[in-house]
Amino acid sequence: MGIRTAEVLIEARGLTRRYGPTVAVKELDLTLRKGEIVGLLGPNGAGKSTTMKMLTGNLAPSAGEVTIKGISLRAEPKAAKSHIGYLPEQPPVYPELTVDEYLRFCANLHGVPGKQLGDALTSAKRDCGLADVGSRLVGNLSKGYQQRVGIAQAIIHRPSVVILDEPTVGLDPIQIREIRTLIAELGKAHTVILSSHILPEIQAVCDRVMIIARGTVVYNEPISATNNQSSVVCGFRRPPQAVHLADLEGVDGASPLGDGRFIVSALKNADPRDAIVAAAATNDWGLIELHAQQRTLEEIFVELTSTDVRAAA
Ligand SMILES: Nc1ncnc2c1ncn2[C@@H]1O[C@H](COP(=O)(O)OP(=O)(O)OP(=O)(O)O)[C@@H](O)[C@H]1O
Repeated sequence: MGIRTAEVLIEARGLTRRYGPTVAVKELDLTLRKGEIVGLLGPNGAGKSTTMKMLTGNLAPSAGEVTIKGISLRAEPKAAKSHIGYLPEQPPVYPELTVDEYLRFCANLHGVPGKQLGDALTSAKRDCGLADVGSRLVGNLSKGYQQRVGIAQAIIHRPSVVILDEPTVGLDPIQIREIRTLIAELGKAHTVILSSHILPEIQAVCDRVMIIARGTVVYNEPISATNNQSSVVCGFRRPPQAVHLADLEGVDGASPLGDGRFIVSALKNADPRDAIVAAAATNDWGLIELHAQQRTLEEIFVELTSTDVRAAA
């Protein structure tokens, strides 16, 4: 079964969060399917942490709805949250506990039954490379190992989805590599969402990238589609819905750029320009811009997140 038809684990619709006059997240839609490792990429302040707090039920949205495995987070928070493991940006550290004591405490919080506690502890430690440090005090571990403990507490109750907020921030380059390897391993058994403002991090571990800028999703594509993918930028006087472009022949996906413009990613070896011209004529979309381009994810990221570039466009 392909990812596109796999079970939907998280569905968010119209998620919005205001802090006083600031709109941190605005009408954000997100679908996460089983088996994916999705990266939320965005500059500082884009709304990644706020989004993750809402997806994990740690922050109430001002508007919008989240369901986890079809369970409404608002109506049945406890049942919905049981399917989620969360590593917040500032992990709760209990330096005076040993790794085993801390993980046992977290397992209890998540309602892991006493009989399964031993197994849960052993497998979380094994998966996170902590098998040898169970009796060490958390406070005495290196930052990289403390982060492993943070990830272990997120998977101790074997959730369907693991949500990691900036999991490599503050680590040295070797620790960063180790944590990335660990996340890639986790992704074999879990579905993962992680946030980062570091592009290579997303490219190294994720199979889909969602770029967030100013609280909304501005790009949402498989990483494979962004590796020197050819894409087409087009603009219309009477723009269609992105989904209508996405359905055209030779098109893999379409994301709005604002002002009636879209970036349309082409399927491998396809050139969707003819189909776009034909559809624009048939549907009277008023085609005013159309050009193909080879772009790296970095170029896409810079274009979509830079206010100055967009304002100039
Ligand atoms: N508790 C709060 N009160 C007021 N404003 C907030 C609060 N939390 C976040 N914001 C604002 O909401 C916006 C989004 O913040 P958020 O932390 O979600 O972004 P982020 O993408 O995670 O960035 P970072 O990587 O810097 O954490 C920012 O403008 C931020 O200043």
